Amino acid sequence: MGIELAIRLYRRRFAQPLHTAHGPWVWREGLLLRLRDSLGQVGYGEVAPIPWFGSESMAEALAFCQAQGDEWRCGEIPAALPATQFGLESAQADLAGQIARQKPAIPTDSLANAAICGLLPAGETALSVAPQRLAQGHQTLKWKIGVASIADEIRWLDQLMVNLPMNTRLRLDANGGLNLAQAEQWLVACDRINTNSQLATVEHLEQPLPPDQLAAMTALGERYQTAIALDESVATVAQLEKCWQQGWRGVFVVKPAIAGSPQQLEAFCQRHRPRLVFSSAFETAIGRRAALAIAARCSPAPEPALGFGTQGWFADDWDTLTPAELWDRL
Ligand SMILES: O=C(O)CCC(=O)C1=CC=C[C@@H](O)[C@@H]1C(=O)O
Ligand SMILES: [Mg+2]
Repeated sequence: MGIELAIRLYRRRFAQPLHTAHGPWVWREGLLLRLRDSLGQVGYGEVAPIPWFGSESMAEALAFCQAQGDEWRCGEIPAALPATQFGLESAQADLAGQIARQKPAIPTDSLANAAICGLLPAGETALSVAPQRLAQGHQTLKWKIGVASIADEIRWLDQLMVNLPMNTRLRLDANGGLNLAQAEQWLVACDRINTNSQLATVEHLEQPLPPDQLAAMTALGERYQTAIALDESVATVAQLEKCWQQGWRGVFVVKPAIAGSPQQLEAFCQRHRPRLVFSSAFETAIGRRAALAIAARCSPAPEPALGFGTQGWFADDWDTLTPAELWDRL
């Protein structure tokens, strides 16, 4: 036997449905992988698809992993399975001890949350949750928009900004749910805030339009001061490269867990040195550890806050477990 492959499915419920322009997200499903060599050494990986972002489905990932039988022969993983590429390549890296040796992307001291973006719930609730995130030490916050009416959300934005310390940075994420007129309304509001020296900063407007409107987003980037970030448009390494080749030089939000091969992702980052923000795919501690290892190697300095403020969003205690404990829990 070469390298033994074991698979465990998981399904975890969000403590509150995560509301985005894609709709409510209630259950997070994924696969945990364990590779074990002839010496009994193990490596863990996670396959955490987000099909509506353009990754493969859970069924496609499971079918590929099950087709390997109980042995991983380090074969070719189709590029159409980016979450599976991440999961298996991360497990191989973990088995080789590469992840444990990686310097952490997040400080391990009390200042950790200053390096992490705190996630706010969509809607007016963000106004009451923001002070809690600030009290936890977050200095960058992220708020999902394109869920309620634009009039309400821009009014809540103004109420939010007047109560944020001036050194706070706010990310707005539309998940591709705006039309061009709405995106311009948002950018006018963001520029109005960002030219007011008495207010905190809107760091970027994330994926204002659907992925097929790159030219329109590029044009918006030339007309407004507030940065625009692509997320759904650049979900995989292939899409990152394509948008770079098509001239995008704004912010690239990278979710390593669904981007594909970590080696190819790192090659893209080293080759182009793009303006990157690393973001969670709401993976478990196993995928998070591998994703943060990539962020530690690729983040530009000074690095923008890591979009990994996703712990505590689930109705379970898994985020307190080590990879081995999590594996045994399933
Ligand atoms: O980026 C972050 O700060 C947290 C992760 C996050 O916002 C997301 C993760 C996965 C899917 C989406 O709901 C959302 C996003 O669009 O960025
Ligand atoms: Mg996003």
